[in-house]
Amino acid sequence: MDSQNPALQDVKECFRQQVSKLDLFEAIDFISENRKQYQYLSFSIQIPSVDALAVLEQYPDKDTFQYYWEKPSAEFSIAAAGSLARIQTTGQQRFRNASDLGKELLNTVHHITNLKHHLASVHLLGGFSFFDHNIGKQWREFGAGSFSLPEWVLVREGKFTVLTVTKKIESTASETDIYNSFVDTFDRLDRICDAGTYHIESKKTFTSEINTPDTDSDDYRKWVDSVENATDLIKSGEFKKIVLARELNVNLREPVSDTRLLNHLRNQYPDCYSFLISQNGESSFIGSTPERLASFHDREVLTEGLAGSISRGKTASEDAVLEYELLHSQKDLSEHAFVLDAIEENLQRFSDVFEHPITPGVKKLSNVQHLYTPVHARIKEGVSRTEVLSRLHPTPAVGGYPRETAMPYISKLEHFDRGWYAAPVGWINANGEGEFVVAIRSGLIKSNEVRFFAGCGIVEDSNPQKEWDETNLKFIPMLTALEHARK
Ligand SMILES: C=C(O[C@@H]1C=C(C(=O)O)C=C[C@H]1O)C(=O)O
Repeated sequence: MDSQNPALQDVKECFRQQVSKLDLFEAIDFISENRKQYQYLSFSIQIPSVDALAVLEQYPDKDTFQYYWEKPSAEFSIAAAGSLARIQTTGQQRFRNASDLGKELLNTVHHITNLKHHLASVHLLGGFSFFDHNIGKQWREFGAGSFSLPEWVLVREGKFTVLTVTKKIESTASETDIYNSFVDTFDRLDRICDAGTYHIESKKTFTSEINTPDTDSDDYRKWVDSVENATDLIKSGEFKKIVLARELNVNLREPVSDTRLLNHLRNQYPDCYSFLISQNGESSFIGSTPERLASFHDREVLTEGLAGSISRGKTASEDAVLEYELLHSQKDLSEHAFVLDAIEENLQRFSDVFEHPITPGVKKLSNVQHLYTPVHARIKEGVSRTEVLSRLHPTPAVGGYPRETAMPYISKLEHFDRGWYAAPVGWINANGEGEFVVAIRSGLIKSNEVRFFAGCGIVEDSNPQKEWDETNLKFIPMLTALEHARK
């Protein structure tokens, strides 16, 4: 295989240049000889830089699996579609089962590339629900744990873009048929990667009104009740912290475009991870979260404590005062300390390194600022990434402390189904890399029905009205994106 400058070529040409017919026939022969192990053939090639979100937006098959991930400040994005195989797990062992099934699945893929880039690999994309099971109607297609092997995945890091196409190889197909089907797919992708041919939908006027409940509403009364119940339980010693969340339901007159929402989110929140998962086009779970659950690179793990919140100031001085207040607020510092303690307790057995700055810093987003402590760990030999995820999730930033006593109260005190809200969403690849976020600042979009989620940590001296205001602050990113996403 020889690779030429991809900037000068289209996607189909890149494939022809980087994968010869001979390479492909050899790969097919290899699979035929090792039928027991291999079922899938996968190629990674370098292509000219494209905007991954535009590619997903232009992808015509909207009723298949779709996935998007971007952290603009890291110049990193992933777009993918089509599901060749899907791992689904549920129950207490769902993380471990996903790990076992994931490894099995990856072992059945024969992957070919001439690239040395770490992202030229086979990726599995998906996540888990917040709770072990009990997925309600709204979240049915998401399940309690779900990872897809996509038909194509485009990963862009800086100026380097890798396109990986995978196909199931039927024993009855001829070498030429298989070659042609790869050419067909690259041809289709060629069109959606060529901005010169893009179809741009015009924005229609949006007539729906978005009314958020005020303090005279039933929602507010229920919220006050829940927070008071929680603080009573904390005072009686049942647990020390619990995170309670709200669902904001918006019924629109017109359907709303998920990629438009996402485009706004990624532009407004470049330090956050913007994500989209749609299992079959029925509904999309999207969000722009500031919170990393864990990123993996070999045995190195980066996780973080993100808890304790205050609004942003309108002037530099007001902002500095608010930051100072946050850094000196005993209530917020204790909310934050629970998270770090729990991360340490949960990683202790699995990691021989646990390092973080002595005092929290502040992460500033455009609507809110949080106490933030990055944590570096190194997992012991043989510990799987999913094992680490299962230990970390849910941290007391979205669950409670102690976890075992606080968790059962979440569904008792909240009035909606969390589904995948505040749960681990992300990707892993066959090179031992992966990244998972905590899916907050998120919403579930189903045509013209939209549900947004926002929560906050409740400790002994929490005040229901202040916590209500904090959740309202956290709804702002999704509500503003909605304003901009009118189809
Ligand atoms: C639960 C949410 O946010 C979490 C709770 C925070 C807090 O209580 O201060 C801060 C950041 C997040 O860890 C949410 O945004 O829905």
